[in-house]
Amino acid sequence: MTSPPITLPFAKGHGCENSFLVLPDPDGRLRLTAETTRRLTDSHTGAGADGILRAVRCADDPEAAAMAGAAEWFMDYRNRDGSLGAMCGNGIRLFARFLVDTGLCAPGTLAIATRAGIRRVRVPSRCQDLQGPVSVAMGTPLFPGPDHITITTAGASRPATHVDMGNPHAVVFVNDPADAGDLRTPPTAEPADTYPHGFTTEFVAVRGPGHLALRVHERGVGETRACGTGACAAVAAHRRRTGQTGAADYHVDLLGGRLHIAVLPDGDMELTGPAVITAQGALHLPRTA
Ligand SMILES: N[C@@H](CCC[C@H](N)C(=O)O)C(=O)O
Repeated sequence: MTSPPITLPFAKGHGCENSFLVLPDPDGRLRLTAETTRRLTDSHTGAGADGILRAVRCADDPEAAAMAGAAEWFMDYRNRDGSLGAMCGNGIRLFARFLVDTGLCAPGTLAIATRAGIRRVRVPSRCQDLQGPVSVAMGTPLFPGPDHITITTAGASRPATHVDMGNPHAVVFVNDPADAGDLRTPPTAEPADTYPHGFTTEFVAVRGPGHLALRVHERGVGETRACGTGACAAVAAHRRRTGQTGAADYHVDLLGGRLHIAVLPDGDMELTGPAVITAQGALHLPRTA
């Protein structure tokens, strides 16, 4: 006799076509392994996505319990390969849209806990059609160095800037994002110890004042249609390279659409873009998974 499968409620959605499965787990009962993550995010064995956002109350997750006084919900982010991630600019916007549209939170500004700390996300209203722009305060970019990094991909080596947006990025400037070539093989970095836990790479072209375009290779995923922390890292590296300071607005074009980044007078960045719920239902997992 075979056991019935485990049934998990889920939503699927995207931010600029960077896609995620949202798994509501309010009381922290779900044990999500790397293997289960890979199975669920694979389009053949699951619903397919770039990553998973498990929605658990901070008070009910040992990893986030210390943040329970400041945030109700913890975004437990998992990359498609099963690795844990700290921050996800598109994911956290979809996460907040999910909490608001399913009635778990009221519209307005939500404090959400992540492995990179607490982020404030603004969801202006509940949307009848489960979509609409969402903004997140991303904090101030850091430049951990070293000053000279080389990124090699598809046989070409180029200088890069190390930017920390709560997760590690290498920003490479190119004439056109297409110059990055085939991104099926992960880029490599020199010095090799720059990124002990891996990195996400942005290939960025300057299109005009306040206007960038990029392609991205994400740590733990591969090439994706968009990356929110990556778009912020690109703006940060561009401002550093050109000596820009003070408040300014930018838009960044990605394969999946456009993200807006406002740099505030204190240097903090606010990221805005679409957050769209595309499906809701139940996922089935064999008991052995
Ligand atoms: N797509 C995300 C970033 C997700 C995490 C990344 N893959 C990592 O491992 O740091 C975004 O929109 O920021």
